[in-house]
Amino acid sequence: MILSGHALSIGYRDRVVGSHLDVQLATGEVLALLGPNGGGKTTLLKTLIGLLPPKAGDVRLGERKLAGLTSRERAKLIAYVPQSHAATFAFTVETVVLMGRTAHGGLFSRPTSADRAIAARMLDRFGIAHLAERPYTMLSGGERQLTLLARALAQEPQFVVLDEPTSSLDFGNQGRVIRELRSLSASGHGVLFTTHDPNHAMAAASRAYLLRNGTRVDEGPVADVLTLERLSALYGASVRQMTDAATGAAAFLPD
Ligand SMILES: Nc1ncnc2c1ncn2[C@@H]1O[C@H](COP(=O)(O)OP(=O)(O)OP(=O)(O)O)[C@@H](O)[C@H]1O
Repeated sequence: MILSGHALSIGYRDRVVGSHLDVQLATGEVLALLGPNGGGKTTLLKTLIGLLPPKAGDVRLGERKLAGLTSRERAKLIAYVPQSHAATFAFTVETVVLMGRTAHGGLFSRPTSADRAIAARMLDRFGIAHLAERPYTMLSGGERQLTLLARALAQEPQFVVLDEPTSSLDFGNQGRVIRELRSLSASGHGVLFTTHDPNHAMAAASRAYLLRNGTRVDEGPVADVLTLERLSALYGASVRQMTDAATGAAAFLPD
């Protein structure tokens, strides 16, 4: 299946943030979205998952228009991991993860033992089982990020869309999430994520999409698109490249 945006204009009630945007995400691939602050990455993600209506163009899941699906149908197909999550109610971590099961149960139905088993598996997968009974409001930023990832996967979607999934994580957990993104695509999911770190894009993604001021400036295999020249141009900044003598693998640093 393909999640696609066609000739999209994106933005808010009285503000156009980007236009003429075409995006395609197939199941089984990881697409990284990069670009300067305020360039429209989050707005594009929200449009692709149906949280924001496109101002022009349309979003489709396979042949069907996203706007024609119920929110329940959408939730079974696409899970979203937002950048930061306002924590108003002190639900436990387990309850937050169980919320990912909502689309699979009846309206107002209680979680089944199968739902609880899936939630427990996801808590284990992200190394946060020990936090299950802790109120979500009493977590660190990184623990919240891992909880939202666990909730998204408990949803058992085909597509996972993540806004800066590694931004609050320590080095070890950054690696854990990068491996998780790769293994999601290996198990047939389509994964789209934003990042400010080109190294994370290279490690996790097969393709990159570069967005600046609401305009697509480049798109293609990470090895072609994430180069010193193109990254310098994208950010309007000087970038340094380190190359591993043994493997030839490249890494980028802001200069
Ligand atoms: N709710 C909103 N209403 C109006 N304008 C908004 C709203 N949210 C964001 N914007 C504006 O839309 C533009 C794009 O914002 P967006 O959050 O999509 O950028 P981004 O690329 O994700 O940025 P960052 O890398 O800083 O997270 C910015 O100019 C921002 O100020």
